[in-house]
Amino acid sequence: MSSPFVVNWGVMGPGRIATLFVNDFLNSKDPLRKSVLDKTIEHRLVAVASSSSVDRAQKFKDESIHQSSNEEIKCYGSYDEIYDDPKVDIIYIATPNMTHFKLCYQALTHGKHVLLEKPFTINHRQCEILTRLAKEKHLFLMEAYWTKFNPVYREICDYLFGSKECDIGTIERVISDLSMVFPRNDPGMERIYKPELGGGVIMDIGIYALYWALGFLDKDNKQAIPQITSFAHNADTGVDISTAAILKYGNGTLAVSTCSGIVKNEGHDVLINCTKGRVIVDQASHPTEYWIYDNENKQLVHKKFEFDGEAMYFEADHVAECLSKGLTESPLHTMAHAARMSKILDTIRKQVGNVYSETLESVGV
Ligand SMILES: NC(=O)C1=CN([C@@H]2O[C@H](COP(=O)(O)OP(=O)(O)OC[C@H]3O[C@@H](n4cnc5c(N)ncnc54)[C@H](OP(=O)(O)O)[C@@H]3O)[C@@H](O)[C@H]2O)C=CC1
Ligand SMILES: O=C1OC[C@@H](O)[C@H](O)[C@H]1O
Repeated sequence: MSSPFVVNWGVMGPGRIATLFVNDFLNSKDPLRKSVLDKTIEHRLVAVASSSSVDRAQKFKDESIHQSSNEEIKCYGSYDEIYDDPKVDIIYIATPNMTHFKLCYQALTHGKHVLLEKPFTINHRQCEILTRLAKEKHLFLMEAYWTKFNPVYREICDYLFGSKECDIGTIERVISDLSMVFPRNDPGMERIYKPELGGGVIMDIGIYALYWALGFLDKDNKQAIPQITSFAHNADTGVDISTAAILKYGNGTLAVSTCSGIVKNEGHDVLINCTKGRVIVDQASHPTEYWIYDNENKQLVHKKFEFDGEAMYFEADHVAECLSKGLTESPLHTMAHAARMSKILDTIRKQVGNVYSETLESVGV
């Protein structure tokens, strides 16, 4: 048997999501992880960098990462050091939104592949620059939009775009929501409320609701940019905190995407209306269950998954598979998808008055 393709990960920003992501790809025993189970690929965490102190990186290694041996993980007290670590193949950047552009630019400049947390950048201009840089340097670059690799998302694509049988016609409309309460006094949620960190719910969770619309109404970015009308209630800090956007495509299809940080939605987050039926999904960012009905309300498909962990390992495995094939972009979540989203987010932020400083919007590095 040939040896696995090993991906040596470095992490920048040892916070909440980095903890979930890394433990997921190191530890999940989900039988759906075929390429890990058959040892085609293997993930290793080899370095962690904190911008504030080496102790924070060390604490992440000692207390947050759960695996039998953590010995080979290097800890750094600055981001600069991880760029020069020759063992690191790819850097997972899990820092607040306003740092994404600069840190990703630096990582690519130092010859590292990058998986960059969502939202990819503060604006479309920054997204274009990073995409160009990765191409020039022949490096892998992807926005960490993990939902696209979740089996729920993948199976619905199979039903609606091809390989699985279920004739519910063509897609006409997508209604999607992601809403959860972000307590104003929770220090862990500061990044949502602060414009100086690139806050606002459209950038944080609205992106998930919007990606269902873009992913199903315009899978390959072939449509013209939709007409967009959006409204929001903004927090006292100026960022949007409850937001609704309508997207009207030239081909007659429509999306309504909403998000809120002040109400919780326990209902079904996603509805995809087709000419002969509909698809319903339980949750927009972390789906576990979906249903397909025909127009007579007959249930054609119902599937519920039990994941071993957060289901972020599907994204990590996809990245590893791309790297093993020498790809510089994901075929499923291309940089064109991230670019289209960044344009749409620019428009919505402008319409709802979520205005960031010139420094955040700048392309200086
Ligand atoms: N894919 C997903 O499901 C999720 C994605 N995210 C995305 O991940 C990113 C990080 O979110 P999350 O993990 O919740 O955030 P946290 O605040 O928990 O962690 C962010 C980390 O970034 C580092 N950092 C660097 N510069 C700063 C700064 N100026 N202020 C604060 N922290 C800084 C900190 O580590 P140190 O200073 O030690 O380097 C910190 O631990 C965001 O872009 C968010 O949109 C968030 C949650 C879920
Ligand atoms: O990406 C995310 O998904 C889950 C939310 O809790 C979080 O705020 C957001 O960043």
